[in-house]
Amino acid sequence: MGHIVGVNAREILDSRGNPTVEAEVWLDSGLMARAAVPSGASTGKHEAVELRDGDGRYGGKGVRRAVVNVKEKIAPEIIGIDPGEQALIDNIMIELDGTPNKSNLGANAILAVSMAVARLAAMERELPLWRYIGGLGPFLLPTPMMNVINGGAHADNNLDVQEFMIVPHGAESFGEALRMGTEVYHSLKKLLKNKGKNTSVGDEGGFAPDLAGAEEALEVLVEAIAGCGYKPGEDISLALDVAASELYDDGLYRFKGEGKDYNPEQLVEYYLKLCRNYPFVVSIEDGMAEDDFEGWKMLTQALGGEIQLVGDDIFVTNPKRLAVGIEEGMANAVLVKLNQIGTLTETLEVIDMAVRNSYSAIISHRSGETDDPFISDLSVSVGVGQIKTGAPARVDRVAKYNQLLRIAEDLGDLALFAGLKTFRGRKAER
Ligand SMILES: O=C(O)[C@@H](CO)OP(=O)(O)O
Ligand SMILES: [Mg+2]
Repeated sequence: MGHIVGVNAREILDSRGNPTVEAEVWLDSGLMARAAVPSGASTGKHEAVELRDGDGRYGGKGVRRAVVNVKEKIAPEIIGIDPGEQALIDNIMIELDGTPNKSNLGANAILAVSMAVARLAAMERELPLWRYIGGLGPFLLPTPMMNVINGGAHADNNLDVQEFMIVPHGAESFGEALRMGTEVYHSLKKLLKNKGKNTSVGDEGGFAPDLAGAEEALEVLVEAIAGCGYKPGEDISLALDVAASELYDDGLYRFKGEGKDYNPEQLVEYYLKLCRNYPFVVSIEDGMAEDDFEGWKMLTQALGGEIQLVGDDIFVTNPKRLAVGIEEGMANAVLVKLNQIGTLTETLEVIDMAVRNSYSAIISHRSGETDDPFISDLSVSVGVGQIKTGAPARVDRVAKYNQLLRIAEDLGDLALFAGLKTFRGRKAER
Protein backbone atom coordinates (compact mmCIF):
# COMPACT_ATOMS: atom_id res chain seq x y z
CA MET A 1 0.00 0.00 0.00
CA GLY A 2 1.08 3.56 -0.66
CA HIS A 3 1.82 6.35 1.74
CA ILE A 4 0.88 9.98 2.21
CA VAL A 5 3.30 12.39 0.59
CA GLY A 6 1.49 15.69 1.03
CA VAL A 7 -1.27 17.47 2.94
CA ASN A 8 -2.79 20.76 1.94
CA ALA A 9 -5.65 22.89 3.26
CA ARG A 10 -7.49 26.08 2.37
CA GLU A 11 -10.35 28.28 3.42
CA ILE A 12 -13.50 27.72 1.38
CA LEU A 13 -17.03 29.03 1.96
CA ASP A 14 -19.93 27.15 3.47
CA SER A 15 -23.63 27.47 2.61
CA ARG A 16 -24.04 30.50 4.91
CA GLY A 17 -21.10 32.30 3.33
CA ASN A 18 -18.78 31.64 6.25
CA PRO A 19 -15.28 30.24 5.81
CA THR A 20 -14.65 26.60 6.57
CA VAL A 21 -11.73 24.19 6.14
CA GLU A 22 -11.08 22.01 3.12
CA ALA A 23 -8.15 19.58 3.19
CA GLU A 24 -6.36 17.59 0.51
CA VAL A 25 -4.20 14.56 1.09
CA TRP A 26 -1.83 13.20 -1.57
CA LEU A 27 -0.60 9.65 -2.07
CA ASP A 28 2.80 8.66 -3.48
CA SER A 29 1.00 7.29 -6.55
CA GLY A 30 -0.29 10.78 -7.34
CA LEU A 31 -3.85 10.16 -6.14
CA MET A 32 -5.44 13.03 -4.21
CA ALA A 33 -8.54 13.11 -1.99
CA ARG A 34 -10.33 16.19 -0.70
CA ALA A 35 -12.80 16.77 2.12
CA ALA A 36 -14.58 19.79 3.62
CA VAL A 37 -15.99 20.25 7.12
CA PRO A 38 -19.40 21.73 7.89
CA SER A 39 -20.30 24.21 10.63
CA GLY A 40 -23.20 24.51 13.09
CA ALA A 41 -25.22 27.50 14.30
CA SER A 42 -27.04 25.98 17.27
CA THR A 43 -23.86 24.38 18.56
CA GLY A 44 -23.74 22.44 21.80
CA LYS A 45 -21.38 23.87 24.40
CA HIS A 46 -19.66 20.51 24.83
CA GLU A 47 -18.74 20.17 21.15
CA ALA A 48 -15.12 19.94 20.05
CA VAL A 49 -13.78 23.40 19.26
CA GLU A 50 -14.12 24.87 15.80
CA LEU A 51 -11.09 27.14 15.58
CA ARG A 52 -12.00 30.62 14.32
CA ASP A 53 -9.58 33.51 13.83
CA GLY A 54 -11.63 36.29 15.41
CA ASP A 55 -9.51 38.92 13.66
CA GLY A 56 -12.23 40.90 11.93
CA ARG A 57 -11.66 39.20 8.60
CA TYR A 58 -14.95 37.64 7.47
CA GLY A 59 -16.45 39.18 10.58
CA GLY A 60 -14.02 37.23 12.74
CA LYS A 61 -15.12 33.92 11.28
CA GLY A 62 -12.02 33.10 9.25
CA VAL A 63 -10.33 29.72 9.65
CA ARG A 64 -6.79 30.69 8.59
CA ARG A 65 -5.31 29.43 11.85
CA ALA A 66 -6.93 26.01 11.34
CA VAL A 67 -5.61 25.93 7.77
CA VAL A 68 -2.10 26.75 8.96
CA ASN A 69 -2.38 24.03 11.60
CA VAL A 70 -3.12 21.46 8.89
CA LYS A 71 -0.23 22.57 6.71
CA GLU A 72 2.41 23.19 9.35
CA LYS A 73 1.54 20.99 12.33
CA ILE A 74 -0.52 18.02 11.11
CA ALA A 75 1.14 17.44 7.71
CA PRO A 76 4.66 16.61 8.97
CA GLU A 77 3.23 14.10 11.47
CA ILE A 78 1.24 12.01 8.98
CA ILE A 79 3.43 12.13 5.87
CA GLY A 80 4.84 8.67 5.20
CA ILE A 81 1.85 6.80 6.69
CA ASP A 82 -0.52 4.49 4.75
CA PRO A 83 -3.91 6.32 4.61
CA GLY A 84 -5.55 2.97 5.43
CA GLU A 85 -4.26 3.48 8.98
CA GLN A 86 -7.25 5.66 9.89
CA ALA A 87 -7.19 5.01 13.65
CA LEU A 88 -3.42 5.57 13.83
CA ILE A 89 -3.63 8.85 11.93
CA ASP A 90 -6.62 10.08 13.96
CA ASN A 91 -4.81 9.23 17.18
CA ILE A 92 -1.66 11.03 16.07
CA MET A 93 -3.76 14.16 15.51
CA ILE A 94 -5.59 13.76 18.84
CA GLU A 95 -2.27 13.47 20.68
CA LEU A 96 -0.68 16.29 18.76
CA ASP A 97 -3.61 18.49 19.76
CA GLY A 98 -3.31 17.36 23.37
CA THR A 99 -6.59 18.86 24.65
CA PRO A 100 -9.86 17.08 25.47
CA ASN A 101 -11.84 19.31 23.09
CA LYS A 102 -9.37 19.75 20.22
CA SER A 103 -9.04 23.45 21.00
CA ASN A 104 -5.37 23.53 20.15
CA LEU A 105 -5.35 22.48 16.50
CA GLY A 106 -9.10 22.91 16.00
CA ALA A 107 -11.61 20.12 15.36
CA ASN A 108 -12.18 21.70 11.94
CA ALA A 109 -8.50 21.23 11.03
CA ILE A 110 -8.34 17.68 12.39
CA LEU A 111 -11.62 16.51 10.87
CA ALA A 112 -10.88 17.81 7.38
CA VAL A 113 -7.72 15.68 7.34
CA SER A 114 -9.44 12.69 8.94
CA MET A 115 -12.16 12.65 6.27
CA ALA A 116 -9.75 13.23 3.38
CA VAL A 117 -7.54 10.37 4.63
CA ALA A 118 -10.51 7.96 4.58
CA ARG A 119 -11.44 9.06 1.10
CA LEU A 120 -7.85 8.63 -0.12
CA ALA A 121 -7.63 5.11 1.30
CA ALA A 122 -10.89 4.22 -0.44
CA MET A 123 -9.63 5.64 -3.73
CA GLU A 124 -6.38 3.73 -3.46
CA ARG A 125 -8.32 0.50 -2.96
CA GLU A 126 -10.66 1.42 -5.80
CA LEU A 127 -13.64 1.16 -3.48
CA PRO A 128 -16.50 3.58 -2.99
CA LEU A 129 -16.17 5.36 0.35
CA TRP A 130 -19.25 3.66 1.83
CA ARG A 131 -17.83 0.21 1.14
CA TYR A 132 -14.36 1.12 2.40
CA ILE A 133 -15.74 2.42 5.73
CA GLY A 134 -18.37 -0.31 6.07
CA GLY A 135 -16.31 -3.34 5.09
CA LEU A 136 -18.54 -6.39 5.17
CA GLY A 137 -21.69 -4.37 5.75
CA PRO A 138 -24.62 -4.85 6.04
CA PHE A 139 -25.34 -1.73 4.03
CA LEU A 140 -28.60 0.10 4.53
CA LEU A 141 -29.99 3.08 2.66
CA PRO A 142 -31.19 5.49 5.35
CA THR A 143 -34.66 6.88 5.86
CA PRO A 144 -34.30 10.62 5.30
CA MET A 145 -35.48 13.10 7.91
CA MET A 146 -36.18 16.10 5.72
CA ASN A 147 -36.33 19.46 7.42
CA VAL A 148 -39.01 21.35 5.49
CA ILE A 149 -39.97 24.04 8.00
CA ASN A 150 -37.11 25.94 9.63
CA GLY A 151 -37.27 27.99 12.81
CA GLY A 152 -35.13 28.77 15.86
CA ALA A 153 -31.53 29.73 15.17
CA HIS A 154 -31.85 28.70 11.51
CA ALA A 155 -34.42 31.27 10.42
CA ASP A 156 -35.67 34.79 11.10
CA ASN A 157 -39.29 33.80 11.70
CA ASN A 158 -41.16 33.43 14.98
CA LEU A 159 -41.01 29.62 15.34
CA ASP A 160 -39.33 28.47 18.54
CA VAL A 161 -38.80 24.89 17.37
CA GLN A 162 -35.78 24.74 15.07
CA GLU A 163 -36.76 21.94 12.71
CA PHE A 164 -39.97 20.36 11.46
CA MET A 165 -39.10 17.28 9.47
CA ILE A 166 -41.00 14.86 7.28
CA VAL A 167 -39.96 11.21 7.44
CA PRO A 168 -41.05 9.28 4.31
CA HIS A 169 -40.58 5.80 5.76
CA GLY A 170 -43.41 4.09 3.89
CA ALA A 171 -41.39 3.87 0.67
CA GLU A 172 -39.99 0.72 -0.89
CA SER A 173 -36.64 2.31 -1.69
CA PHE A 174 -34.55 5.36 -0.87
CA GLY A 175 -35.31 6.86 -4.27
CA GLU A 176 -39.02 6.55 -3.69
CA ALA A 177 -38.71 8.06 -0.21
CA LEU A 178 -36.83 11.02 -1.65
CA ARG A 179 -39.48 11.49 -4.33
CA MET A 180 -42.28 11.35 -1.75
CA GLY A 181 -40.56 13.87 0.49
CA THR A 182 -39.86 16.17 -2.43
CA GLU A 183 -43.50 16.05 -3.53
CA VAL A 184 -44.55 17.12 -0.04
CA TYR A 185 -41.94 19.90 -0.08
CA HIS A 186 -43.46 21.33 -3.27
CA SER A 187 -47.02 20.89 -2.04
CA LEU A 188 -46.07 22.62 1.22
CA LYS A 189 -44.82 25.62 -0.73
CA LYS A 190 -48.14 25.94 -2.57
CA LEU A 191 -50.08 25.49 0.63
CA LEU A 192 -48.11 28.20 2.44
CA LYS A 193 -48.52 30.53 -0.51
CA ASN A 194 -52.28 29.94 -0.57
CA LYS A 195 -52.41 30.76 3.13
CA GLY A 196 -50.61 34.03 2.42
CA LYS A 197 -47.46 32.84 4.22
CA ASN A 198 -43.87 33.62 3.34
CA THR A 199 -42.11 30.90 1.34
CA SER A 200 -38.54 32.15 1.69
CA VAL A 201 -36.24 29.51 3.16
CA GLY A 202 -34.04 29.05 6.23
CA ASP A 203 -30.49 27.73 6.54
CA GLU A 204 -31.39 24.12 5.72
CA GLY A 205 -33.63 24.90 2.75
CA GLY A 206 -36.95 24.46 4.56
CA PHE A 207 -39.56 27.22 4.46
CA ALA A 208 -39.46 29.79 7.22
CA PRO A 209 -42.95 31.28 7.59
CA ASP A 210 -44.32 33.01 10.66
CA LEU A 211 -46.84 30.63 12.21
CA ALA A 212 -48.76 30.57 15.48
CA GLY A 213 -46.44 27.87 16.83
CA ALA A 214 -45.44 24.20 16.63
CA GLU A 215 -49.04 22.97 16.40
CA GLU A 216 -49.77 25.09 13.35
CA ALA A 217 -46.53 23.95 11.68
CA LEU A 218 -47.48 20.30 12.27
CA GLU A 219 -50.98 21.00 11.01
CA VAL A 220 -49.68 22.46 7.76
CA LEU A 221 -47.37 19.48 7.31
CA VAL A 222 -50.19 16.98 7.79
CA GLU A 223 -52.21 18.92 5.22
CA ALA A 224 -49.32 18.93 2.73
CA ILE A 225 -48.76 15.18 3.20
CA ALA A 226 -52.46 14.35 2.77
CA GLY A 227 -52.66 16.74 -0.20
CA CYS A 228 -50.13 14.56 -2.02
CA GLY A 229 -52.26 11.48 -1.44
CA TYR A 230 -50.07 10.07 1.35
CA LYS A 231 -51.28 8.85 4.70
CA PRO A 232 -49.68 10.65 7.65
CA GLY A 233 -48.16 8.07 9.95
CA GLU A 234 -48.37 5.26 7.42
CA ASP A 235 -46.43 6.68 4.49
CA ILE A 236 -44.85 9.76 6.00
CA SER A 237 -44.39 10.67 9.66
CA LEU A 238 -43.17 13.81 11.37
CA ALA A 239 -40.10 14.63 13.46
CA LEU A 240 -38.98 17.68 15.43
CA ASP A 241 -35.68 19.14 16.50
CA VAL A 242 -36.60 21.52 19.30
CA ALA A 243 -32.94 22.49 19.90
CA ALA A 244 -34.05 23.24 23.46
CA SER A 245 -30.59 24.36 24.63
CA GLU A 246 -31.26 27.52 22.61
CA LEU A 247 -34.51 28.15 24.53
CA TYR A 248 -33.20 27.32 28.00
CA ASP A 249 -32.66 30.23 30.34
CA ASP A 250 -32.28 30.06 34.07
CA GLY A 251 -34.24 26.84 34.64
CA LEU A 252 -37.00 27.71 32.18
CA TYR A 253 -37.65 26.94 28.53
CA ARG A 254 -38.70 30.20 26.92
CA PHE A 255 -40.86 29.73 23.84
CA LYS A 256 -40.83 33.40 22.89
CA GLY A 257 -42.73 32.96 19.61
CA GLU A 258 -45.53 31.11 21.38
CA GLY A 259 -45.29 33.50 24.31
CA LYS A 260 -44.90 30.72 26.90
CA ASP A 261 -42.32 29.73 29.52
CA TYR A 262 -42.15 26.13 30.71
CA ASN A 263 -40.30 24.46 33.53
CA PRO A 264 -39.02 20.95 32.67
CA GLU A 265 -42.17 19.22 34.01
CA GLN A 266 -44.41 21.53 32.02
CA LEU A 267 -42.30 21.00 28.93
CA VAL A 268 -42.74 17.23 29.21
CA GLU A 269 -46.50 17.85 29.45
CA TYR A 270 -46.28 20.06 26.37
CA TYR A 271 -44.60 17.23 24.40
CA LEU A 272 -47.10 14.66 25.65
CA LYS A 273 -49.93 16.85 24.45
CA LEU A 274 -48.21 17.47 21.11
CA CYS A 275 -47.77 13.73 20.59
CA ARG A 276 -51.39 13.06 21.59
CA ASN A 277 -52.68 15.68 19.14
CA TYR A 278 -50.23 14.67 16.42
CA PRO A 279 -49.73 10.91 16.71
CA PHE A 280 -47.65 11.03 13.55
CA VAL A 281 -44.70 12.51 15.43
CA VAL A 282 -42.18 9.66 15.64
CA SER A 283 -39.08 11.51 16.80
CA ILE A 284 -38.18 14.52 18.96
CA GLU A 285 -34.59 15.75 19.05
CA ASP A 286 -33.14 17.89 21.84
CA GLY A 287 -36.43 18.13 23.68
CA MET A 288 -34.39 19.22 26.71
CA ALA A 289 -31.27 21.37 27.10
CA GLU A 290 -27.72 19.98 26.96
CA ASP A 291 -27.14 19.93 30.73
CA ASP A 292 -30.69 19.46 31.99
CA PHE A 293 -30.15 15.80 32.87
CA GLU A 294 -33.18 15.69 35.21
CA GLY A 295 -35.36 17.05 32.43
CA TRP A 296 -33.95 14.47 30.01
CA LYS A 297 -34.69 11.62 32.44
CA MET A 298 -38.23 12.86 32.93
CA LEU A 299 -38.78 13.15 29.20
CA THR A 300 -37.32 9.71 28.52
CA GLN A 301 -39.53 8.11 31.16
CA ALA A 302 -42.61 9.84 29.79
CA LEU A 303 -42.08 9.31 26.08
CA GLY A 304 -39.10 6.99 25.53
CA GLY A 305 -41.32 3.96 25.07
CA GLU A 306 -43.46 5.73 22.50
CA ILE A 307 -41.18 7.66 20.20
CA GLN A 308 -37.57 8.24 19.30
CA LEU A 309 -35.88 10.78 21.59
CA VAL A 310 -32.69 12.04 19.98
CA GLY A 311 -29.78 13.55 21.90
CA ASP A 312 -27.78 16.11 19.92
CA ASP A 313 -26.41 18.90 22.15
CA ILE A 314 -26.51 16.60 25.19
CA PHE A 315 -24.24 13.92 23.63
CA VAL A 316 -22.31 15.97 21.02
CA THR A 317 -21.18 12.73 19.32
CA ASN A 318 -18.90 12.17 22.29
CA PRO A 319 -18.51 8.58 23.59
CA LYS A 320 -18.04 9.84 27.16
CA ARG A 321 -21.25 11.85 27.16
CA LEU A 322 -23.21 9.12 25.40
CA ALA A 323 -22.02 6.62 28.02
CA VAL A 324 -23.53 8.85 30.74
CA GLY A 325 -26.79 9.04 28.80
CA ILE A 326 -26.99 5.26 28.46
CA GLU A 327 -26.16 4.79 32.13
CA GLU A 328 -28.70 7.34 33.37
CA GLY A 329 -31.49 6.52 30.90
CA MET A 330 -31.50 9.73 28.89
CA ALA A 331 -32.85 9.68 25.31
CA ASN A 332 -32.93 6.55 23.16
CA ALA A 333 -31.08 7.80 20.11
CA VAL A 334 -27.98 9.83 19.30
CA LEU A 335 -27.46 12.41 16.59
CA VAL A 336 -24.10 11.85 14.92
CA LYS A 337 -22.15 14.83 13.58
CA LEU A 338 -18.52 14.27 12.65
CA ASN A 339 -17.47 17.82 13.51
CA GLN A 340 -18.88 17.66 17.04
CA ILE A 341 -16.09 15.22 17.93
CA GLY A 342 -13.54 15.84 15.20
CA THR A 343 -12.33 12.48 13.83
CA LEU A 344 -13.86 9.63 11.85
CA THR A 345 -12.49 7.07 14.33
CA GLU A 346 -14.25 8.63 17.32
CA THR A 347 -17.44 9.07 15.28
CA LEU A 348 -17.47 5.35 14.48
CA GLU A 349 -16.86 4.62 18.17
CA VAL A 350 -19.98 6.56 19.16
CA ILE A 351 -22.09 4.80 16.54
CA ASP A 352 -20.82 1.43 17.72
CA MET A 353 -21.60 2.32 21.34
CA ALA A 354 -25.12 3.41 20.39
CA VAL A 355 -25.88 0.26 18.42
CA ARG A 356 -24.54 -2.03 21.15
CA ASN A 357 -26.78 -0.31 23.70
CA SER A 358 -30.00 -0.30 21.63
CA TYR A 359 -29.81 3.40 20.95
CA SER A 360 -30.70 4.49 17.44
CA ALA A 361 -28.21 6.67 15.58
CA ILE A 362 -28.94 9.33 13.01
CA ILE A 363 -26.16 10.59 10.76
CA SER A 364 -26.52 14.35 10.45
CA HIS A 365 -25.42 17.37 8.47
CA ARG A 366 -24.81 20.82 10.03
CA SER A 367 -26.80 23.94 9.27
CA GLY A 368 -23.70 25.37 7.55
CA GLU A 369 -22.76 22.82 4.87
CA THR A 370 -20.60 22.36 1.80
CA ASP A 371 -21.13 20.20 -1.26
CA ASP A 372 -19.15 17.36 0.36
CA PRO A 373 -21.45 14.31 0.63
CA PHE A 374 -19.25 12.37 3.10
CA ILE A 375 -22.18 11.80 5.50
CA SER A 376 -24.17 10.02 2.79
CA ASP A 377 -21.48 7.38 2.42
CA LEU A 378 -21.08 7.19 6.18
CA SER A 379 -24.80 6.64 6.70
CA VAL A 380 -24.91 3.69 4.29
CA SER A 381 -21.68 2.16 5.57
CA VAL A 382 -22.71 1.97 9.21
CA GLY A 383 -26.24 0.85 8.38
CA VAL A 384 -27.94 2.81 11.16
CA GLY A 385 -30.86 3.56 8.86
CA GLN A 386 -31.42 7.28 9.35
CA ILE A 387 -29.98 10.48 7.90
CA LYS A 388 -30.91 14.06 8.63
CA THR A 389 -29.78 16.39 5.89
CA GLY A 390 -32.30 19.16 5.34
CA ALA A 391 -34.78 20.00 2.65
CA PRO A 392 -34.61 18.50 -0.84
CA ALA A 393 -33.52 21.86 -2.23
CA ARG A 394 -30.26 23.90 -2.20
CA VAL A 395 -27.16 22.21 -3.51
CA ASP A 396 -25.57 21.86 -0.04
CA ARG A 397 -28.43 19.52 1.02
CA VAL A 398 -29.22 17.98 -2.37
CA ALA A 399 -25.56 16.90 -2.73
CA LYS A 400 -26.20 14.43 0.10
CA TYR A 401 -29.46 13.10 -1.32
CA ASN A 402 -27.99 12.78 -4.82
CA GLN A 403 -25.02 10.82 -3.48
CA LEU A 404 -27.45 8.43 -1.78
CA LEU A 405 -29.21 7.92 -5.13
CA ARG A 406 -25.84 7.00 -6.67
CA ILE A 407 -25.03 4.59 -3.86
CA ALA A 408 -28.47 2.96 -4.17
CA GLU A 409 -27.81 2.44 -7.86
CA ASP A 410 -24.36 1.00 -7.10
CA LEU A 411 -25.87 -1.49 -4.64
CA GLY A 412 -28.63 -2.43 -7.09
CA ASP A 413 -30.77 -5.29 -5.78
CA LEU A 414 -28.83 -5.21 -2.52
CA ALA A 415 -29.95 -1.65 -1.75
CA LEU A 416 -32.06 -2.29 1.33
CA PHE A 417 -34.08 0.69 2.54
CA ALA A 418 -34.47 1.25 6.27
CA GLY A 419 -38.09 2.47 6.42
CA LEU A 420 -39.30 2.71 10.02
CA LYS A 421 -37.36 -0.29 11.27
CA THR A 422 -34.56 1.65 12.91
CA PHE A 423 -36.78 4.03 14.90
CA ARG A 424 -37.15 3.25 18.57
CA GLY A 425 -40.39 3.31 20.47
CA ARG A 426 -43.75 1.60 20.34
CA LYS A 427 -45.06 3.51 17.34
CA ALA A 428 -42.14 2.33 15.27
CA GLU A 429 -43.03 -1.28 15.96
CA ARG A 430 -46.53 -1.01 14.55
O1 LIG B 1 -29.25 21.16 15.61
C1 LIG B 1 -28.98 20.45 14.64
O2 LIG B 1 -29.33 19.27 14.66
C2 LIG B 1 -28.15 20.97 13.49
C3 LIG B 1 -28.40 20.38 12.16
O3 LIG B 1 -29.73 20.41 11.74
O4 LIG B 1 -28.08 22.36 13.47
P1 LIG B 1 -26.66 23.07 13.72
O5 LIG B 1 -25.73 22.53 12.69
O6 LIG B 1 -26.94 24.55 13.58
O7 LIG B 1 -26.24 22.71 15.11
MG1 LIG C 1 -30.14 19.34 16.70
